[in-house]
Amino acid sequence: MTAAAPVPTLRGTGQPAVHLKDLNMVFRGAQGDTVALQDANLDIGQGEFISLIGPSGCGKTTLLRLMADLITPTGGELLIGGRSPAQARQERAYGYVFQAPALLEWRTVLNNVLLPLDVMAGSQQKMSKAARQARAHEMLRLVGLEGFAGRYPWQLSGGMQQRVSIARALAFDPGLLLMDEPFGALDEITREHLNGELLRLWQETGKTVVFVTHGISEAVFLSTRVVVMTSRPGKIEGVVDIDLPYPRNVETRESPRFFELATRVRELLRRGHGFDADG
Ligand SMILES: Nc1ncnc2c1ncn2[C@@H]1O[C@H](COP(=O)(O)OP(=O)(O)OP(=O)(O)O)[C@@H](O)[C@H]1O
Repeated sequence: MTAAAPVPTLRGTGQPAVHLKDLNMVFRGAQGDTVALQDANLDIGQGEFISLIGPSGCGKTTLLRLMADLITPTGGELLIGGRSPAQARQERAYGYVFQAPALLEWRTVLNNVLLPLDVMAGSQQKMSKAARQARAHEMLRLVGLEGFAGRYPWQLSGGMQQRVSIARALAFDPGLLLMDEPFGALDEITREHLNGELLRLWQETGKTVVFVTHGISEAVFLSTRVVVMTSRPGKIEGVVDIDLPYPRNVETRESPRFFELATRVRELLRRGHGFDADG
């Protein structure tokens, strides 16, 4: 990979891509309340790649769902590019990639990527059929699947299916990509390959990415900053700046600096777990 190194923070000007101030999310239930997120503070610059890492139940998906306006915070402030999450959703300011690819088996790869654009075609924001097709092909090119437009999801590997769902999330050319453990179900080699592809795509497009993962290596390799979270209650324990140079590749993963940064993330995770001594 020889793409030019991006400026890792605040590529754009103006508002942060995401702004959290004392953000809280409490789920009320018959068995009692769950504090999924407590007093979270974070600003994500335009064009950053942020990973959220932490133990199961620490609120990673909750934070992503709040950003996507799928749930409403119980307290604090959350802005997406200076707008409310509801407004950002209306303007299709973000794309969301789920843990499972969630593709429609009876539609071809191209038609899966076209789906959100076809849905929009019925609204006021009209886009001609030719323009929609061109956009979908362009997104498939971005994820390296231009030769697979006519295939069906069941004819593709898990990694390829996940790439199709990334292409679909990019269909509206959103500035922000929210990704919830997109490679969690894949084997290590495929995941490392897709990490490289995602980094290339990020460099090529300049999007802001918020990426949920359980993988320390994955988080360090991909990110400009890693946000370490802890559970009960869900909180941001610390943020690690990742100053690894670009392009990042196989050697990056073997460098002493990579090891140091991974150790720093691991230490924060252990602190959050209360495993300070010898874990
Ligand atoms: N809709 C909901 N109703 C009630 N509780 C919820 C709801 N969604 C999440 N929770 C609770 O909020 C907490 C945070 O959940 P969340 O899914 O955000 O964690 P996570 O860090 O993404 O976990 P994982 O790594 O296992 O996906 C958990 O205790 C969970 O049980």
